Amino acid sequence: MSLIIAIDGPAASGKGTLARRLAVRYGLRHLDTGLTYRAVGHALLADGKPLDDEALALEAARGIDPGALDRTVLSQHSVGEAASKVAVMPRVRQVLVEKQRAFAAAPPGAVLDGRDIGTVVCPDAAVKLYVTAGAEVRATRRYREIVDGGGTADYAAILADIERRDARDMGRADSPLKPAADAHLLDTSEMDIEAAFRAAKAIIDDRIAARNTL
Ligand SMILES: Nc1ncnc2c1ncn2[C@@H]1O[C@H](COP(=O)(O)OP(=O)(O)OP(=O)(O)O)[C@@H](O)[C@H]1O
Ligand SMILES: Nc1ccn([C@@H]2O[C@H](COP(=O)(O)O)[C@@H](O)[C@H]2O)c(=O)n1
Repeated sequence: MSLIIAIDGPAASGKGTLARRLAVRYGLRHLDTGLTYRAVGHALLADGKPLDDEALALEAARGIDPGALDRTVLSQHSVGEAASKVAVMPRVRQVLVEKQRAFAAAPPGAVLDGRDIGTVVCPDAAVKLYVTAGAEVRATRRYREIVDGGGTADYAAILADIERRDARDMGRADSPLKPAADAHLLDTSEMDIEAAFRAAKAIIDDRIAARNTL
């Protein structure tokens, strides 16, 4: 039976880290849906196009292949900001959601992480996790990620970016970031990566066991 695990949460909450590990653990494919929005923002930036033109963003969205996204290029800070701007556009979301659903539907199933997976993309997912942590904790993790990778970072600017993106993602009219009614909340503020993985795995194993007894 195909298994779909939906993971949502705000920026830098650790949902991607968890999603990658869970995909390996359960032998599933993984899609970081944020990369699809980033790819649209990046295409516009690369062509010097405005980020507020829905027709241009829609054209870029139609050309996105979820199976061929370059994380290294797309993970740049400026691309994340651009992504959250095009992500407010309903027609862009519609095109990307269809591609994400097609990815999720292929056997043996998949782990998808993003902002609207449990609420919109895969409302029938077998397991839904909403991963969160305090804004300062998330900013510190992002800061460490950049500095440990040899880069330079400004903690205050990272925190401001996280708060701005939270507000845009939670406040937009179409598919705002929020936990699905049947999502399991996982606040990792006081957990390291290993503890968060163990907590997520316990939730998923429980759900799988319950499904198998039906
Ligand atoms: N529980 C944790 N404890 C400490 N650090 C963590 C934890 N989870 C993730 N991290 C680290 O925090 C940073 C952000 O994690 P990650 O990229 O998984 O977040 P994300 O929610 O996918 O972010 P985004 O939405 O911006 O893509 C990474 O450097 C990751 O290694
Ligand atoms: N399902 C999703 C995933 C992402 N977004 C938007 O893209 C931005 C970048 O996402 P990251 O996970 O790579 O940080 C994010 O801020 C959202 O605006 C989305 O709307 N829906």
